[in-house]
Amino acid sequence: MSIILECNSLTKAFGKKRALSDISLNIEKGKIIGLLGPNGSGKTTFIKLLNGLLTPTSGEIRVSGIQPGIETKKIISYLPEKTYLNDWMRVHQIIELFCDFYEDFKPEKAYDMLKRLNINSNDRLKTMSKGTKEKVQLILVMSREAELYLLDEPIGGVDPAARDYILETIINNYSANSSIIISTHLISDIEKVLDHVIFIKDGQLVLTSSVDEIREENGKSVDGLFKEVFKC
Ligand SMILES: Nc1ncnc2c1ncn2[C@@H]1O[C@H](COP(=O)(O)OP(=O)(O)OP(=O)(O)O)[C@@H](O)[C@H]1O
Repeated sequence: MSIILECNSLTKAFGKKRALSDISLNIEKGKIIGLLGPNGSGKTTFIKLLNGLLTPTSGEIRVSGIQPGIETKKIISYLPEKTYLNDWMRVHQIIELFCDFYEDFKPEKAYDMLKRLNINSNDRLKTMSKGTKEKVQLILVMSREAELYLLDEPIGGVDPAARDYILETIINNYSANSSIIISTHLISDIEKVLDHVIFIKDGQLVLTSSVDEIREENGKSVDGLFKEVFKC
């Protein structure tokens, strides 16, 4: 069994605040994983630890057997919660930048997805709506041939009608050996593509399970179980 993600007693504190406490889990390669939890539960902190943008206070985290750092940047494609792109740039200029920056970036994939979503590569980001900007960023991230895609709230600004189409685009463009971790609140929209879910609450691991197990053992959808576990 080959493991994409391994955590052993992973803890991250900011001063006295424990954003993540004692998380231990293993996830196999080739899965689409939903990282789910209410506001402030530690999802972005977890993704930043995976990406090497934060370091653990204690415990261990490994991606494909390697501690996050320069080596894992080559195998992880990351969509942050907030945009980091210069919005005066045209989409095709950003594509050129990505080609220079990432060996595994496939421009033909990006142009194909842009076409399918009716986005003109000559447009500047700053002239686009929030939802269209999100689509462009997601396309750029998914046009790398990465081992692991980390998507922090990827479709929050996209209208519900386009969400399904975008999810399909993601699924059709990623190789079966890769893994995707998606943090989101939009569980009902996304659950049909998920293989595995991780629930976190107040920085603690509540559940790590395959979606099939949830449906078989609980007779519930992921959205239904989430609402039950996180009932206010
Ligand atoms: N740099 C920081 N300094 C202090 N506290 C922080 C810092 N970053 C995160 N936290 C705290 O850690 C906890 C987890 O935050 P995090 O952003 O990981 O949650 P989240 O699940 O991604 O939330 P949301 O769904 O609202 O985006 C929160 O209580 C937050 O206030």
